[in-house]
Amino acid sequence: MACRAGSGPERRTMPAPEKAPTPSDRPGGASGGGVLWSEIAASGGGGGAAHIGVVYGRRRAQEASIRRAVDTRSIAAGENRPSFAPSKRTSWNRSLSIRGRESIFFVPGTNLQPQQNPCKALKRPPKPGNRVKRTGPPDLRKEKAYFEEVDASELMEESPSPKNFGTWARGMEQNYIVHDLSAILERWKISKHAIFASSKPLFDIMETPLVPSIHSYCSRSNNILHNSYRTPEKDRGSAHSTRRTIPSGFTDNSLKNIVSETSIVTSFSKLNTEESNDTSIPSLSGEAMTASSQLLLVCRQSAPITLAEAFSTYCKPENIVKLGEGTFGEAFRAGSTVCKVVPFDGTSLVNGETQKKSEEVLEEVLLCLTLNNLRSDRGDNVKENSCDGFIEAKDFWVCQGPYDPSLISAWEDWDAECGSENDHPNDFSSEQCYIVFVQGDGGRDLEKFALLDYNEARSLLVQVTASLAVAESACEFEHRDLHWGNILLDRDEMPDKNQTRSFTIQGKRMCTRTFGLNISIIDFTLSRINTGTSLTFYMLNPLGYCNINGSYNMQAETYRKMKRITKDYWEGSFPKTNVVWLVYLVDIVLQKRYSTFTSKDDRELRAFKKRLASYDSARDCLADSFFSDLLSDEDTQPSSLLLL
Ligand SMILES: Nc1ncnc2c1ncn2[C@@H]1O[C@H](COP(=O)(O)OP(=O)(O)OP(=O)(O)O)[C@@H](O)[C@H]1O
Repeated sequence: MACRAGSGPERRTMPAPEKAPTPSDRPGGASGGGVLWSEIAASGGGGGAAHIGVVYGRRRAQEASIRRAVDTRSIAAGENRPSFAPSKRTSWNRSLSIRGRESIFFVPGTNLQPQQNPCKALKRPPKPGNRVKRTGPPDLRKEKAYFEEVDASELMEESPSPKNFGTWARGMEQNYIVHDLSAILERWKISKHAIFASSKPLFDIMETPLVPSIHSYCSRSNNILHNSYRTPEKDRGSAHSTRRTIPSGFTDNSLKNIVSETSIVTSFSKLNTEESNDTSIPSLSGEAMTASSQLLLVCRQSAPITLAEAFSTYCKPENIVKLGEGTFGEAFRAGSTVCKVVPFDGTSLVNGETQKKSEEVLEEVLLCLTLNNLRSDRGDNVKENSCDGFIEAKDFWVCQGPYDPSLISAWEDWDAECGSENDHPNDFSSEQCYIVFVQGDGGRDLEKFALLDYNEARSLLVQVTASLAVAESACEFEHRDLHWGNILLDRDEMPDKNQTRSFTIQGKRMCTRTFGLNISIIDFTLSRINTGTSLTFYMLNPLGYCNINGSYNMQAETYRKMKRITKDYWEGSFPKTNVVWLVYLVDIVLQKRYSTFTSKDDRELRAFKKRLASYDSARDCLADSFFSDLLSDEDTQPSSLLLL
């Protein structure tokens, strides 16, 4: 039975303006074109939004100041989604401009598999018959007891008194950080329930979009405190005070008390107290605070730290190098890690986009942790499903303050060399919050990576397919945004044609030939995942696409296909969305026209692409004959038959 904290997709349709941005070009072939969302809907996308909006338009340096002025005006005018300024990015190696990550939690005993496919008859998900209906606040005593028990043990694990504050000793020893994902999810679930229970019948909650009041975020950025930052340690010594964050709230169901009693979120507590006096946002003002405090909990911090403090964990400031950029984040190499810095919760536009909310960030963190659990190097028992094809999440930091000069300098170096399409980070205020995703270094993204030969192309395809197939099996994973900026490749120094990479799918241990190439999938902003107790997905109701040159565009076509497949029921399980991204990937490989490809290679790829159209999941694709000599089971026998 689904206890919904989310909403039907059509409720999230955004009204938007009607004009397209000025076309502009961007080198890079496939990612150089686009279409308006209205065109997508008109072309059979099904159930599309009637409104369209402008999202991308290349920012030129000289335009930036004008745009900033426009942005400032629109914010001052109270518009919090002014994504309609004519100057935005055009790059198609970016995510769509969209808003609305959702999570839905299920009560124990819910049978989640398979997800009901509503497309046969419905635009909206059916209402499960066994859904709990209540007219009063739910009894959360059980959850409270559970929480106290889990939290007590979890914090012991997550927050041991480190011998060496300010370093990452514990993480390095184990080579990874242990998170009790189920406890985190449970806590998030409880807080969502608690927030709504304080003001709304549960039945309403299930029927009501979980959209925190925009006002809460507006007022928030004005009110974030200038609390004194702590040292970069994860302040485990004081973590016990966080123990009561959620449970204390249950004693009297008062979110206000949760906040004021809790010392964990000094920078957010004032905000919330002030918000709680704002009668215009009585019931939802706690949502942002709760997400923020939970984000800190997951990051094992008692308060945000500065970006400089976070980065100092990995390298000296002068050694920070910018690696790449996306709509939401800037990626920097710091020591052996890559740190992606994503601003959130502020009111200023970043790169033409409304900033992510702490709730969205928290759910993305949970998604990363879920995928991390698939990794074979987690040190636990043999798993039913495992693979290393998703980027390793090493840590997360909540930061606050202006962009650090060392990052600005790295940003400017990259800009001089590559030409950034993002806003200059000087624009951030001293109150800006950021989440830093600390990840393994996955190498270069496919857009910038030159495959050497056909074997490398096959290696790329089989690894991506296998990773998607494993995650599909483990947690109904759909990436939903697997463009060439989101696949990283790393070539071994001494490539060996016999190199392999292991994975396990539904208990079957297998390996792929890599030809010395290792892929990592990144950026789960739009991804859908079902952990068994929660469903996290993104409402893919984009405000629009940029029409760069009006021509066919593989990436835009892929979003169109997803829209047709899901019929805007984005919470549903549609593993075919993974297949359409594989088709896109084959197109990219074909389009790159590597000089070493023979016409036979081309023919094989085209035939494979045709067959892909008939598959319903990445797992189906893995059984295709294209991969038969690239896959083997443990005994190194050709394994495609085993999968069929
Ligand atoms: N772990 C990593 N290792 C190496 N490079 C990375 C890593 N993470 C990100 N990058 C680089 O930074 C770029 C942007 O990262 P990412 O796609 O995660 O940002 P984003 O803001 O979420 O992008 P999008 O616009 O697709 O939403 C990538 O295309 C890649 O070049």
